[in-house]
Amino acid sequence: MGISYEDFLDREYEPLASDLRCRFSIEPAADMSWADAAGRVASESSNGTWAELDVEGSVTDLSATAYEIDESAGIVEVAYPEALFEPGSMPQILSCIAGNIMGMKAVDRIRLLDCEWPAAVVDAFPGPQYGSAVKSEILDAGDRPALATVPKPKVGLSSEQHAEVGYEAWVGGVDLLKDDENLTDQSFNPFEDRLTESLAQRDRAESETGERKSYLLNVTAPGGEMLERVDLAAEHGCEFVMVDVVTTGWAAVQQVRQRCERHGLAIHAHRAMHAAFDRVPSHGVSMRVIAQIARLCGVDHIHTGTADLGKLENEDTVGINEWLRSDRHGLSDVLPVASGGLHPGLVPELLDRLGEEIMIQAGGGIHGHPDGTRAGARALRGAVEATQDGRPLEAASAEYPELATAVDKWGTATPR
Ligand SMILES: O=C(O)[C@H](O)COP(=O)(O)O
Ligand SMILES: [Mg+2]
Repeated sequence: MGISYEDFLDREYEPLASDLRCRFSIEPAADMSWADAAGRVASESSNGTWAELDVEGSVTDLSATAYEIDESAGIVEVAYPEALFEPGSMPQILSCIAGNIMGMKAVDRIRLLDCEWPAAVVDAFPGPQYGSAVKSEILDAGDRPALATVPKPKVGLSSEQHAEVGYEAWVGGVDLLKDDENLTDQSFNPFEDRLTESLAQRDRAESETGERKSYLLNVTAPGGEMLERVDLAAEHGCEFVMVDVVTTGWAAVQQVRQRCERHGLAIHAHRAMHAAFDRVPSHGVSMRVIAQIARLCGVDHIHTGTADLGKLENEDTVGINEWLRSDRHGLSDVLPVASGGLHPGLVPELLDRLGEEIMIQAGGGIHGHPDGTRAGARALRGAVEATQDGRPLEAASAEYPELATAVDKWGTATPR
């Protein structure tokens, strides 16, 4: 029996509940009809190719089906049989739905916009250990946003300086100290020195404030080394680790998730490099899908943007956050992290747009405070308290003069 890419198109097909359904935007190549382009997408991402093939047996049971084409919207929907996928392997799934098709000439542009994950696929993944429960199970954030800061300059401080900044921020009112995405194990700030110094300052800040404080230690590293760093974090008493999930890759994230299960460690996902393929609206993989992948692989929090209030371009932060909280075959939820260019003056608008079930991360918006890190942390904490009490920021300036100073300096402006 011969199959060609036309066999991967069936507008009458009704997807099965067990199918993985993917929504793509495409721009067919000039010499390709929409039908042919849709067939090629389904073919190349499952088990076909450009040439006609002579096949025997049930190999077509693994073929994807392009079942909907909306030319005016530029949308193609493709259904994938669950048997195509290796259970629990995110790399293999992405090699199907976001692999060769991203570069094939049959389309000028293609973007994976959204996935509808069936239980058959989801059940093979662990999902998050804690999710938003970190706020009450590990921290004392309760019903307010969890607050985090990352020392700035992002790299260059010594381990001692890094830990001292952490102490100032913790006693100023943040819950979490975070390593920056490119701080790992460099000569000026060795991993284990930073770990021990920061935890010592954490213990000091906890005893002074009476609040639980924690540290998002960046364990990003080549394979086995990263797992050793997870073990070290656990040995020293960390409650979290941080991973740059895009630069390490999803197989590595899955390994870290397995290791963190053993230690009861929560995972903070930084998404550095995501914009390499989700910023251009007509091509790549959407941040929505990246967030879905991260939830299945089992991160507890992930950066999803600031609803355009910060320094970084964002796509649909509100919609992505809603998905991360939605019920997906029993998966734990994920706590969205708003970060990038935030400062106390932006808190009212940020909470109005994203709600309070988030983590707010501010680096420059704390350490750039005219009166230093501790004042910056107090200003952020005061801005959250005032906003949750329904008071304007000015009304909190008596209790939090540091907040008034921050608002004088930055107002409610969105930085570039
Ligand atoms: O890693 C991050 O989230 C950013 O470095 C935040 O830094 P900023 O608050 O100074 O933009
Ligand atoms: Mg950063």
